[in-house]
Amino acid sequence: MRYVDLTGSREAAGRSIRMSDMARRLPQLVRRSLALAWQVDRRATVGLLVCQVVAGVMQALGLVAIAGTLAALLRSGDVYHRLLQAWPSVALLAGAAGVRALLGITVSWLSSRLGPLMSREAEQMLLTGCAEVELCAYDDPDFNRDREAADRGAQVTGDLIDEGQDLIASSASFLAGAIVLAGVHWVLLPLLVAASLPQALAQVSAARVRYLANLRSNGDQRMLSVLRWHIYTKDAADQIRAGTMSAFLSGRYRETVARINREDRAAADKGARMSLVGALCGGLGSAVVWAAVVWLLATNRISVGHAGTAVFALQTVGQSVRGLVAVGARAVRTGLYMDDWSGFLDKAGGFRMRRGSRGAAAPERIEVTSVTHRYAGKDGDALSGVSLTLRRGEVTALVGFNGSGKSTLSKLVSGLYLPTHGQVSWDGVPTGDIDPQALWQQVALVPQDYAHWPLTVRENVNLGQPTARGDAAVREACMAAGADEVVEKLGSGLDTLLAREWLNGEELSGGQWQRIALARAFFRDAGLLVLDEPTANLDPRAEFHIFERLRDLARDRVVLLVTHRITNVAIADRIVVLDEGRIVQEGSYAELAHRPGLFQQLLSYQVTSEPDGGKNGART
Ligand SMILES: Nc1ncnc2c1ncn2[C@@H]1O[C@H](COP(=O)(O)OP(=O)(O)OP(=O)(O)O)[C@@H](O)[C@H]1O
Repeated sequence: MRYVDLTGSREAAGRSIRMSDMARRLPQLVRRSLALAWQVDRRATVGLLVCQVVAGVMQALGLVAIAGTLAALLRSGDVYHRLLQAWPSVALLAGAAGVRALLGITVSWLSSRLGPLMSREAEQMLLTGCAEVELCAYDDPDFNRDREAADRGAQVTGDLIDEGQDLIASSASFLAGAIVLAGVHWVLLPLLVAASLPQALAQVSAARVRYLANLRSNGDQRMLSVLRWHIYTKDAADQIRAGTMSAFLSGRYRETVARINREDRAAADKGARMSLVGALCGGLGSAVVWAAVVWLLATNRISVGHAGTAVFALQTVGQSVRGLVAVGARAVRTGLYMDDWSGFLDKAGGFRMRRGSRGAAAPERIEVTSVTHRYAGKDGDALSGVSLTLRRGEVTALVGFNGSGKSTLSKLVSGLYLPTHGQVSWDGVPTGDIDPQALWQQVALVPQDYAHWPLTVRENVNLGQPTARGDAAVREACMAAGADEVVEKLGSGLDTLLAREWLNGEELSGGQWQRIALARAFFRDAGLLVLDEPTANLDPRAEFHIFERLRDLARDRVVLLVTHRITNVAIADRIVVLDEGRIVQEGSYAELAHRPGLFQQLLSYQVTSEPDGGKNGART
């Protein structure tokens, strides 16, 4: 079994990247890294640039000083006189080296400040980007793959500052050396660049091989992080132990790691082979350059002093070319990851919300008209031809077997999904035309799997959006959901952190968490209340109070209730029975209970499965 991306389109795209594309990208990458650096810390960015320019100048001065020193030492005359003439150049050489050393320290200080800031900023931008996508994006494997690649890109963004700096430093030192070398004899420069080309090609190709290997194991990497989450965290810790799953999970982890390692090893081997060939060609090229120096000297085209300068300049330029090639290849690889990041941000993985801008007030009527909905990558429809009207002041219940489409319909009604065909409209306005933030201001949702936010009780209830009434409103909502009893027992009341993993954090039981989730919905001053299995974890007393409260809430709201507890739906004004994505029955509890059909069937299962025949739960 292998966790692969479905389409492989990204790998195909990665494969098609050529050396020329990469060369074109380099300046763009430097520009992008500078723009991000500018955004997070302008002073450090300017400081870095200034340091690099000054370091380049120092490098050139150093080489000029070497040339001066050699020229003075190699002149005729007595040693004392020659030393006297050489000392200003020696002093310049020492001064330039000292300043460069100081600048190096400053550069690494500023880079270490900027790098992490840039990565965090990139991560933050990714988080914002993800919050702007349609919910259906998460059902699309391509989106999840692209988001994963973008996440990797965000993490390596910080590296780009170091790589950018190294690139600038190597370029500055190359430029300084090249100017001096060209001064000695122009032929040396093109020879040196030509000699360095095979190495450059090999390094960049090796970087691309490593990037492609990483893309290939993208699906496996994603599965590793999911497995890690399940193995490390508390969520499934009890089930791993009770189900004696640890050996199985570790084995699956090891197998997945082994596959990634195989890919990495193959890429490393291929990369090393490429580098070896590049190095051999580079060695031959260097021999040609040195031979050229000897030839120039032998044919009196350059003096001994010039030849000495050429030796130093060649070393400097050779070193900087090697640096340029190595860091350039690294930067190209980082750039490919960053491309994933910025490409994802540009189009939010292709799922950026593009809805209308119309406002939304608490709805009077929500109309579902001939709605068909199909999830991405699915062969069948989750809902087909569903039409239904929900009204303010009414509780509508959705019932049906597992997978019949209840949750899907509730998400369409709340505008979380837009229908594939047909229309959901709030007071005549299609949900796709309404500004999503305005629409969701009017939605209070308790989904089946509600979030256990590692936040305080207060934040868990008000979702970080306090009202002018402050804690009084939070306490009221808690009371309505029966969560007040929970809060009373907590050490710090509303300030208690609901996460045991942290100091002074507390853990709640399943039912206590559900009360908090209900308090969230009751706190929200929203015109649509959607409750998906809201009492699955509640004890009978708490459940009774919730349903009692529901009638009050429905007075000025549209209420949609999804439940399997058939006896509870008696409180609903209208019951809609779904089967395989279609509405098969609609009516009041009394009507449906006496009409042959799916509802009666569901009711019979429930009544016979409850010890008291369901009498206690039923409120007719
Ligand atoms: N995110 C999703 N991506 C793909 N298919 C989905 C997704 N969510 C639901 N489905 C499919 O849509 C169909 C309807 O699912 P839905 O969750 O709406 O059913 P339900 O009636 O709420 O089920 P349950 O009673 O088990 O909660 C099912 O076949 C399910 O497999």
